[in-house]
Amino acid sequence: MRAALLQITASDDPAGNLRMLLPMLQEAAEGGAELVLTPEVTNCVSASRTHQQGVLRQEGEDTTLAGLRDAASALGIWLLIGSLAVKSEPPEERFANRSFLIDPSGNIAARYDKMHMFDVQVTETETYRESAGFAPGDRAVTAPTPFGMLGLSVCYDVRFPYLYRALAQAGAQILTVPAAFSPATGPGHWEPLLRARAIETGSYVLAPAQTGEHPAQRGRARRTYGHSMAVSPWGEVLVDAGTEPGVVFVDLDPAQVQKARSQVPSLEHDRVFSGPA
Ligand SMILES: O=C(O)CNC(=O)[C@H](CS)NC(=O)CCC(=O)C(=O)O
Repeated sequence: MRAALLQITASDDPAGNLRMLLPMLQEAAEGGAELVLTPEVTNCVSASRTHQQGVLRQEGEDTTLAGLRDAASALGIWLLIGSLAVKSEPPEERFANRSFLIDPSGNIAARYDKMHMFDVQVTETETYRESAGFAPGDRAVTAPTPFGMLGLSVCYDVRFPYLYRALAQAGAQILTVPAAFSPATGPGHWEPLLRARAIETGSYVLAPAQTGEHPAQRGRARRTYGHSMAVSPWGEVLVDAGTEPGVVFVDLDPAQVQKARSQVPSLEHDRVFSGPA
């Protein structure tokens, strides 16, 4: 099975981002990808709540979701929209950071709301308060596909290993980690975190990422780390997209999941313990 990761530099203009994505989806499908993945906040990268309030919609009215569903069915591909920022159901006033799995008929096969909020001061000048704008989810999600079971996650989730252990123990073989990773943490943490999640679960990890300097009409411009990555169940980096936007391909073999897990069956070796108190 061939997958494609779309590495993009999304702006804060959802319509422009959709126009940029459609030819990339076409390129991915023409290159033989049966599963295509986009990064976190595919529809809008913005640091301005006022701007987001103006351009973002609930999922039923989200034009990026509608356009990408049409594209998935026109191209006959499975599409993991890493996430869309969408308005929540009232009375929740914050957005949801929601991942969607679209099937080749354009139906929504699964949704997952990012659970861990990036409330972190990464450097003296760079602070993120994701929970001010986004309401966290509270439900882990797996989804069957013809290529195996997906386990969904988003970005900062990657730092919480028990989530991935739960996904793998529930049957997930391919873990998705769409991201908009910070340039401060990316160089030291991105690759080792992804490889660790792959090794400790014996799963493929597919991590499409935002990259570069994101143009913004309102609010300050944001930068992201890039390096969309696919990791094998043995922990090898199969592809690293560097920092330029584009489409990268990776071939997956479900038998590799079985092989890694039978060589090191650590997923079955959990112990129940007391303490440390
Ligand atoms: O705010 C948005 O538009 C969408 N959300 C994001 O970009 C989020 C929260 S700011 N980014 C991360 O989770 C980066 C995590 C990270 O960089 C790390 O774990 O080191």
